[in-house]
Order: sequence, then C-alpha cells, then structure tokens
Amino acid sequence: MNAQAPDIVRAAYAELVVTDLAAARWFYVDVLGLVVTAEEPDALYLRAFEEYLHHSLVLRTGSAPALARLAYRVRSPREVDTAEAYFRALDLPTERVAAGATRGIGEAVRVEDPMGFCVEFFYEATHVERFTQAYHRHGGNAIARIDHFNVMVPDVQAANDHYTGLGFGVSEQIEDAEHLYAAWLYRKSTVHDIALTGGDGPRLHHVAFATNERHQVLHICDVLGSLRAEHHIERGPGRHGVSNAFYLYLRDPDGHRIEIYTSDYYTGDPDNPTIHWDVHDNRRRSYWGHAVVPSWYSEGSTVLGLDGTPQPLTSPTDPGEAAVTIGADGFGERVPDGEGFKLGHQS
Ligand SMILES: O=C1C=CC(S(=O)(=O)O)=CC1(O)O
Ligand SMILES: [Fe+2]
Repeated sequence: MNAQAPDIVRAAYAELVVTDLAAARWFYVDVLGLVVTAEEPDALYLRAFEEYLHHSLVLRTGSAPALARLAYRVRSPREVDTAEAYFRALDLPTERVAAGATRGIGEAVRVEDPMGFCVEFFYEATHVERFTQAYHRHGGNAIARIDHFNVMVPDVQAANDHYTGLGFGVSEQIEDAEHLYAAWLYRKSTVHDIALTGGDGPRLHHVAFATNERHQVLHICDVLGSLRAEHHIERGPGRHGVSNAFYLYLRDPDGHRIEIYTSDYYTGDPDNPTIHWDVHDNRRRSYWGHAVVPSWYSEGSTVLGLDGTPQPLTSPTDPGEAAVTIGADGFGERVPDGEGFKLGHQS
C-alpha cells in the first residue's frame, strides 16, 4: 500500500549559500528591502513584509554559491511524521532534524528527492512581527511574501509525477505531442509553489517573491538603475503567458536568480483546469512576445544533496524547449489570425 502523502501547505523557505554575505545583504536587504529577522556572522535570516514565520530566506556563507535546500510548510506537527514515513517508504535518503537545526524552525524532516534536491518539511516555526501594514517601513519596492521555487530537471515528466504524487495540482504546462517541456504545480491557491524547467539538473532556476502591485516590481528596476546596478536585471519586467503574472528576474551577487512576481490567479477550487501551452506559442513565457535572454534558459544554481555536497548534473535525453521552438520568443513574423502561432525565425 502506498504511504500517505504529507499535507503540504506551501513553499516556505529556501537556504542559499552565498560567498560574500555583505554583498548578499546589500542585494536582499538594501535593494530588495527584505526584513532581517536574525543575523549571525555567517548567516542572515530574512522575511518579507506580510510574513510572520521566522524567515522565508536563509543566506549562509560558503565557498561556492549553491542551493542548500528548499523547504515546505506542512499543516501540522503530525504531518512531519507523515512526510518522514512517505519518503522512507519511497526508499529515499531521509533524515529527521531537531528543532533549531535551522534557527527559527522546529523539528523537521529532510529528504533527497528523486530529482536530487534536498527538501525539508516542517510545521513549527518561531512567530515574529508581521509588517503587512507597517507602511512606514515599506519602500516603494515592498515585497509581500515568498511565492514559489523553480527547479531545473532533465526529466520534467518524472518530476511532475513526483509532485502530483505529493498532492500538488497542475496549473499549467508547456508541451507538444511528444514531450512535456515545463510544468507549474501548486498546493496553495495560486499558480504554483514549484515550477519545473527542463534542462541539466538538478539545479535551482529561481526563488520567487511576490509583491502586491506592479509598481513595486518597477520600483526595484528604478532602484537598481539609480545605483548603477542595472546589470542585476536579467529578464523583464514583463507579463508572463504562463501564470499571467507580471515579472522581473534578477541575479544576486552570486548569480542566484530571484524572480519578483505579482498578479497571478486563484487556483483553489478542486476542479481548477490545467492550462496547456503549445511549445510553439511565442506568448507562453513572455505574453508580449519579448525575447527570453538565453541565460534564462541555460543558467542555474548548483544544488547540494542531503549530505551537503554538490549534486552531479544529468542532461535531458529529449530535445529541450529552445531546440524545438520556432521563434523562441523572438521577433517572429505575424501569421494571419487563426492560422496558428506567431512563428519567427530562430537566430
Ligand atoms: O513563475 C513563473 C511563471 C511563468 C514563467 S514563464 O516564463 O511564463 O514560463 C516562468 C516562471 O516559472 O518563473
Ligand atoms: Fe517563477
């Protein structure tokens, strides 16, 4: 009999390894405006304004940039036990960690999932002051909360199946008749808590934070411009096809990708339909047809396994999205309405 999947509430925090904590502090606190919950000589614990759990991002000093782990909150302490039983039944490397293994987080279970990511499941966490209406503290770039993780995997279908097995709904997919190129899956009532991007993996593609309004996304761009730090902007601002969100992608001083994201949509009804995008639809990733900078498809962060060592990469066996897409989000030639997609000439 299959073990019961844990009742996962949402994507809750990520721990990133950074090589220069002061530079990371400048980016995440001075530029993005995240709140410092706690600070140690080799670690920062950060949260966004609407968050009352201890943190949604841990930055820890290390010799090379990496994703240490992704963490999901579960619905009760008992669900931590359920998670442990579920992953042990899958015969995956699993360990129980005591409260305080991560400052501000209670007892948790950590697993190396089938894709090679270290993923933690917890319930108990220290509550701290919530600054939802502390408008005197918000900058024009106020970030509300963590929204989702995006990971790079060589087999999107297998990763999709792992997460649906954990009870995630599928909100959107990019596909053709032969292949699933990307997928977005959710537990909370938004478009996703986890997105799967095809490519060499396991790698972290990005961690995304949500703002409540588009002007806060735009203000981050203006702040970076005024600081002559515009090189941290990788892609956007723009409107996604998938998710319908208004987006901006940044690269932090170590190259970790951070998305700032707002205005996706509700997915909370049990019959929420999956949206299927044809891989040839140029609007799928940028609804206005803007080109997607090649680094957005090709670059990601190293991932540490449960033992803390970098995970080796595996390449996809099937052709990737950029290999099969005509136009690849570029300046395609407009085809008469109703005759398929705006197809362009791939450079
Ligand atoms: O959050 C996201 C929503 C949509 C997209 S995409 O570029 O529109 O596919 C990427 C993304 O996964 O970062
Ligand atoms: Fe995203």
